[in-house]
Amino acid sequence: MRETTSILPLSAEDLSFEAGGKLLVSQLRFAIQRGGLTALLGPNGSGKSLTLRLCHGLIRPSAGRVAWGAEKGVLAGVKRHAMVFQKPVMLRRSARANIVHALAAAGVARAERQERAVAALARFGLDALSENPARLLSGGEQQRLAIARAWSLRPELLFLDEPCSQLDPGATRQIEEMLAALKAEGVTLVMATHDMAQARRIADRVLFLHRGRLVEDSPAASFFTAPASAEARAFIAGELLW
Ligand SMILES: Nc1ncnc2c1ncn2[C@@H]1O[C@H](COP(=O)(O)OP(=O)(O)OP(=O)(O)O)[C@@H](O)[C@H]1O
Repeated sequence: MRETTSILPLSAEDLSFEAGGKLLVSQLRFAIQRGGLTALLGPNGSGKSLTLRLCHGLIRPSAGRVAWGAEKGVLAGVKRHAMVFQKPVMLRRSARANIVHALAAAGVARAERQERAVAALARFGLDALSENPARLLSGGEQQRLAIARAWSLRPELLFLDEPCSQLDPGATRQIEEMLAALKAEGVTLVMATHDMAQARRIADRVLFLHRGRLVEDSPAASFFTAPASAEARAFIAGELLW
C-alpha cells in the first residue's frame, strides 16, 4: 500500500561537505517542494553530484542537515526517494531480474515483485528487452531500464545525476520523454546536469552551483533570460567557468 504522507518538502539546511581539508559543498540552503523538475546546474566540479548524494543519504554532511517532510521527524525511516546515476549499475542478469532485485532490496513482498517489474518495463516500452542480459543493452537502453527500475520503487522524489551525459541525442530525447512522463505523473525530479541546453529544455527551476556554493535559485525562465549573478551570466554566455 502506498504511503499517504509526503516526504516533501526536502530542506537542505546549511548543508556542507568537506573532504581532504577542502570545503566542497558549502552551506547550501534550499527547499524542494512537490512537483516539477529542478535542475542542479553548474560547471564540472561545482558540487552537483555531491549535493545529490548528500540529499539521497549516500554521504553524510560535515555540517548542516537534510530535513524531510513538513513535520520533521514524523517520516524517519521512510525512504521514498530513489536515484539514477550517470552510469547505470546493472547486475549480470536480465532486465526484468534487475528490477525484481531492486524491489526485493527495497522490501517489496515476493508476490508483488514480478508483476511490478513487468509493469515497469511495459510502462516505458521496454517489454521487448525484458529477458535480455541487462549488461549487454546499449547505454541508452540501460539508462531507460535504470529509470524504469527506479520508477518501480514508486518514489515520490527521484534524483538523477547527469543521466544523459554518456548518451547520443536520440537516446537523450528518449530519456527526456521519460522524465516528462514521470513529471506528469507527479514524481518530483531533481537532476544534476552541466548541459545548459538540456536544463533549458526540461527544467522548471534552476539551482546554479559554482565552486560548491549555491549562487542562484530561480525559475528556469528567469534564470535563462535574466540571470542575477555574474557566474550564471558567464555560464549562459558559454564562457569557461571552473
Ligand atoms: N570524496 C571526495 N573527496 C575529495 N574530493 C571530492 C570527493 N568527492 C568529490 N570531490 C571533489 O569535489 C568537487 C565536486 O565534485 P562533484 O562530483 O560534486 O562535482 P559535479 O558538479 O557533479 O561535477 P561533474 O559535472 O564533473 O560531475 C570536485 O572537485 C571533486 O573532485
